[in-house]
Amino acid sequence: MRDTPASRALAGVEPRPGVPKPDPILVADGVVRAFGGLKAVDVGHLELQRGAITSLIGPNGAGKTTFFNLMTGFDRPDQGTWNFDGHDLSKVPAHKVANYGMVRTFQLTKALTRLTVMENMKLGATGQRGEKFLASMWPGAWKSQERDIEQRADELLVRFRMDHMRDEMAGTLSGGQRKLLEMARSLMVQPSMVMLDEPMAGVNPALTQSLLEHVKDLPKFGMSVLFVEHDMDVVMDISDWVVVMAQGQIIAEGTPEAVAKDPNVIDAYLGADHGDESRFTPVPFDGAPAATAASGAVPEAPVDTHEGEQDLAHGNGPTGPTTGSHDAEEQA
Ligand SMILES: Nc1ncnc2c1ncn2[C@@H]1O[C@H](COP(=O)(O)OP(=O)(O)OP(=O)(O)O)[C@@H](O)[C@H]1O
Repeated sequence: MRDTPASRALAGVEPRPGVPKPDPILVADGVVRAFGGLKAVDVGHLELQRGAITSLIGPNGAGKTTFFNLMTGFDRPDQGTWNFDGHDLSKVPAHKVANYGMVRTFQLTKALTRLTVMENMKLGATGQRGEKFLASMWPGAWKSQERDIEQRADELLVRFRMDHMRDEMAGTLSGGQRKLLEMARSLMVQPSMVMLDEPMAGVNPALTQSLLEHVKDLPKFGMSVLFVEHDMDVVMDISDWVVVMAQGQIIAEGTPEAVAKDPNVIDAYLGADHGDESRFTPVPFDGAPAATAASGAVPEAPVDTHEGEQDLAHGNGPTGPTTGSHDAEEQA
């Protein structure tokens, strides 16, 4: 078990779907999203603990990305509400969600390849509270905000060890470096919650560790994290709490250790196993290292596309960069 303030706070929480948390930052109720006859998301009640790294896992098609899209305003539910840090976000559009302190990244990176690393970072800060007001009323204040933004970007680039790439075009970065850039950019609005959709996908092993360390650090900066990940080694290593979805519903929740032993979770994965097509193998329950790669069940993740990349996951994928500036999507 991880030894973090959040894991200690969650240690006594009963491992069952919908269980209340001591200090929730996000509370979702009755969230339903159907595509035709298929209920892609049907979440009765879910609370995410403040300051925790919560992994959202589940077989392919379980509804994880759809749930992310809903929480971050990139899709609308048929029913349901959610409260984020005291605010009802259920009717807030994607480009305003970041103003409330919630940001997300995408399975495929959204770095704007024809802008420099620094320009990408600055775009991450757009949409922040007061920006337009300050610009129109008092240009001096806007300039000083610009300076603050640049300083914050520089600090983040140093923290992510990308400062030497500051003036390079994002298009020249590797897929893994772009994931780092996307994560760094998402932090420009100083969010209280970061939603990461498969941040490790397509990242080479050298950068994976670095990305993981950055994710683990986020709670130290006061952030809560919801994290979709297929690699159970990563999930076991990084999570204070794990939420398991299958067929749109939350079927289990608990510490990584509790979830790994949960028969419902084992059933969900075995039931969803389509042989070689499955990207996922449940963690072995004897404490041995997870058999993901060794089982052959986890094909290499796709490498990020470069020019004009989009979230093509479902055809309706969001097309904007990470935070409140999604109308600035790169044109191919
Ligand atoms: N725009 C859409 N139109 C129709 N069906 C959709 C759409 N988006 C998602 N779905 C369906 O909803 C279900 C949940 O999909 P979703 O991508 O949320 O699952 P997931 O858990 O993120 O899967 P993966 O791990 O493969 O990314 C799937 O059956 C998917 O085919």
